[in-house]
Amino acid sequence: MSNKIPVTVLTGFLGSGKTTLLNRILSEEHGLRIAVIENEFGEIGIDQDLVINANEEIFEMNNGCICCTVRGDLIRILAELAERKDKFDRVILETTGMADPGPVAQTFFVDPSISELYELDGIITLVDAKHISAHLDDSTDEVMAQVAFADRIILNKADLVSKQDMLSLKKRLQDMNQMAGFYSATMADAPISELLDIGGFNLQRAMEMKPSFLEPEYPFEWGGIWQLPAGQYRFQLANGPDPDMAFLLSDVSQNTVASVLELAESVFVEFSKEGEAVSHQQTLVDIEKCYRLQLKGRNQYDFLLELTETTHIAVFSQHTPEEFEMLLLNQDDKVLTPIAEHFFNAEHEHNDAVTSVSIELSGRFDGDIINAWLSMFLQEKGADIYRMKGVFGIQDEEHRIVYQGVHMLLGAQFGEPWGDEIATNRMVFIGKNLDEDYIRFALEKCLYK
Ligand SMILES: Nc1nc2c(ncn2[C@@H]2O[C@H](COP(=O)(O)OP(=O)(O)OP(=O)(O)O)[C@@H](O)[C@H]2O)c(=O)[nH]1
Repeated sequence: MSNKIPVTVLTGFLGSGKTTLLNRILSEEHGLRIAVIENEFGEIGIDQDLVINANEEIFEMNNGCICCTVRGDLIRILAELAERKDKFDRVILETTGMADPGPVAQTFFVDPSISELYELDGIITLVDAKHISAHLDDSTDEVMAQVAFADRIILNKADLVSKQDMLSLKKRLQDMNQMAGFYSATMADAPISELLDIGGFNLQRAMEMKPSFLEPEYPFEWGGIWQLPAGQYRFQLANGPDPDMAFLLSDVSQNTVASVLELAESVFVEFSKEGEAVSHQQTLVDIEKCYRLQLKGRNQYDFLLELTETTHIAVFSQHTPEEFEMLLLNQDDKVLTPIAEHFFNAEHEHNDAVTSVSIELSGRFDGDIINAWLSMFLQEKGADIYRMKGVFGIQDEEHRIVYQGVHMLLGAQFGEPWGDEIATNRMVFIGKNLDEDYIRFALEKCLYK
């Protein structure tokens, strides 16, 4: 038997029941010590409050979607965890409902430092039997990938659909993935012994489905190298598809495409860090540091570079230079072309229409008013709201209120008491056409005066 640490990946569209399953696994008597990694789509971590067992170690990854920039974060967290490997027997990784599990699975095969220590035990996909059809009909790529890569598929929320509907859903999903084990469940009550120790993700099948499975994807689309004498330079950019673009400079010994490719592996972990925001006319001082170029409010932006000696400088940018009309100019305003460049495989795209709004407000809500507003908001916007969740306080109630919504279904329960803590309300909304200013304004009006 291998002595690698088994990792189970929980995936499934927003609100399908991943945290419910995680809680079941953590609360069951199985004697296993489990480390949990959470990746959330919203900026503020709510899931940590929804996971019940505080004895487990919970690592959160909130910076983005696990399938792109966060791959570096995942590698870092797994490496950190490995240093404490005497404290746990296995890892469960809950991905955001928006993630394609392919690149997550890939991490366990392509990154040598990870594949030495960990093995992917299996991918478990939770399916919200009531709502998935709409997402399959939209052909949401992430949902397709979640079903296609799964080793186990749990058709959850059996209580909300008829037996007949459940059967036809199962048939439909079996057409997409015949190898997975299927379970029909309510509150994710599938047999845990059949979910853990599956004994290995099926790499061969993944390769058959996606021949490029082992080709790494990167959080940058372009890398280029210039050979520059000492002097002053500026990167000039125009507006493009993103008002905030990740950008990194690196030193390189040779000016070939091969060295761009080699560097890519070492700098991509850096790309997963938050990065320092820099604006028009600021100087990029540090090498091997992720900057976030601020590209809004003007027509043209300059980012300065000063070199004291001749340098081969490599640049990695989140988007291609064409998208931002990016140029590198010297102090005589002469445009310099790179000696070598490479366009990276950043093929997967997100459904940009889906965004998240995270709100933090201190104080307590008026119970009646917040209740009425949440119901009204869901009535009006339910079709566009894939997910809402939050933890908040209401006047005259000593316990936290933990609420959850999936499309038009809304539920709430009591959480831990606030004690001496001042209540901070944290709420996340995920969906289409969300107006952050309006939501914030409305929630402020619900505070108890
Ligand atoms: N009726 C019903 N509700 C369920 C079932 N399973 C989970 N839920 C509820 O559905 C909501 C979402 O469940 P979660 O376990 O938080 O879903 P999730 O996949 O972790 O959600 P995200 O992390 O936001 O993507 C919660 O309110 C659950 O209580 C079920 O079988 N039936």
